[in-house]
Amino acid sequence: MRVRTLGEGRIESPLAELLPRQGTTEHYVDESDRVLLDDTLAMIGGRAVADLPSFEPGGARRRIFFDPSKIKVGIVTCGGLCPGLNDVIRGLVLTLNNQYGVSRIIGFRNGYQGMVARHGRSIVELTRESVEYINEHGGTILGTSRGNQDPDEIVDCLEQLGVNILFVIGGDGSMRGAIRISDAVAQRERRIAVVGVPKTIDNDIPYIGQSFGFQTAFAKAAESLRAAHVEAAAQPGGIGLVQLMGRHSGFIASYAALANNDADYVLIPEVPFAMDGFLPDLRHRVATRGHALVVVAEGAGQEYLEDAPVRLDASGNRKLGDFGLYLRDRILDDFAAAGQEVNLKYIDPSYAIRSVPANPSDSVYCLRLAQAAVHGAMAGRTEMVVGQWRGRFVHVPMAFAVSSRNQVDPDGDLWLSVMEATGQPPNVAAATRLNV
Ligand SMILES: Nc1ncnc2c1ncn2[C@@H]1O[C@H](COP(=O)(O)OP(=O)(O)O)[C@@H](O)[C@H]1O
Ligand SMILES: O=P(O)(O)OC[C@H]1O[C@](O)(COP(=O)(O)O)[C@@H](O)[C@@H]1O
Repeated sequence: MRVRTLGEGRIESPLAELLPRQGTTEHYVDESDRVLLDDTLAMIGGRAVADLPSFEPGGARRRIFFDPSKIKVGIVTCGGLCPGLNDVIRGLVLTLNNQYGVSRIIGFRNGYQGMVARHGRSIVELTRESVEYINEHGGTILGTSRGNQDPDEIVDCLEQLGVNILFVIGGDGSMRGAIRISDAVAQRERRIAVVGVPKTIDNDIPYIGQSFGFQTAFAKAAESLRAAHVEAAAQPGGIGLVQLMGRHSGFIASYAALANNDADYVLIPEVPFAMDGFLPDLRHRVATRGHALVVVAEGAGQEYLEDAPVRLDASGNRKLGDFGLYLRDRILDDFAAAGQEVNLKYIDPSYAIRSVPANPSDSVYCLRLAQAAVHGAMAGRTEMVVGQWRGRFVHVPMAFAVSSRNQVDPDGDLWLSVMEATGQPPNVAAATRLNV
């Protein structure tokens, strides 16, 4: 699948010497239209290869579109925090500067807001020195924000500052915004590349394998599960109840639970929840085993909160009701009604898991995504995000990246692993457990 290109690569890349003298390797390519999947692989998992998307590979090109000595680059981070944002910023700056010799790099502060005159534009110079140690810190040195901004005002900003490439580090909302910015650029017939690095702590963006920061986040979440388990095991009728982030996708809850292999129930938005099956099963579990650990993704069980007022955040995302707290109260009421002793500890680590610095594995991934983004942008690609597909770094058209949502497949092997590890009845609807 092709992404838009601003024009032909007419300039020899400063990286050309690094590239293999002939042919292609996994990461360095000089044929811009080589597709990733080989037609000779006739079938994968019973599906014809033709049915699967195939993307242009990421990597340095022998010939590039932008002259590194002449261009100016802008970087912006938008949406919620995620471990590794500073690693990506640093990776972009160092690759642009060290590998291509680009010296004019700026960061916009506080998301798209920092690009809009009405809010008072806020810009910082980014240099090798200024980003040297930023990877040691969580958050983003640029700041971030939610809330829609006018794409025309953003393009005014890019034009007035003479920015040739804009890197957007953000989630699906940010990429929708980036598409509108790119459309406005095209309407004005400007040659400004808009390239995204997909950010989502919930791991809900498709075609990037696991999103950067996800491993760090679920490792941190696993610490809360351990604490909840220890607390529950130490008291009669102990229950640990942990609520984790995951608006539409239960990946953090699933992976954190598997990391500890102590959870008795994992409730995620993708799998319908049945309170009537869950409560007696939980009482039985606590009675027979002494304690239980329940892990809830924030988007689970929302159907039980239908009466809660609908609230939206600044970007128009629905703010979810607090199912974890609701579940806590239902459990306490149910145990009281049954005359069964209960000691419930409720933990909601939410922001504590997304504000930490990236672990080394995520740092490597952030750098490689940043490198791929820079190579794509320097080659003149636009309206694309860098992704990972079938183990390779690829260029994914932005529209494609926001066209679907990555979710835990209730019929897939990840969810089966969770069911095996917890022994929870399917949908937590059946009254009898499988393994007690
Ligand atoms: N549907 C949309 N169309 C255009 N821009 C959007 C849209 N949704 C969000 N944005 C822009 O992207 C930014 C971040 O979006 P948000 O949904 O808060 O986070 P995320 O990018 O992490 O999903 C917002 O500040 C807003 O300017
Ligand atoms: O309190 P905030 O900043 O709105 O963030 C809460 C939300 O952010 C998330 O971490 C996801 O944010 P993004 O969509 O920006 O990645 C959700 O899991 C959570 O519901």
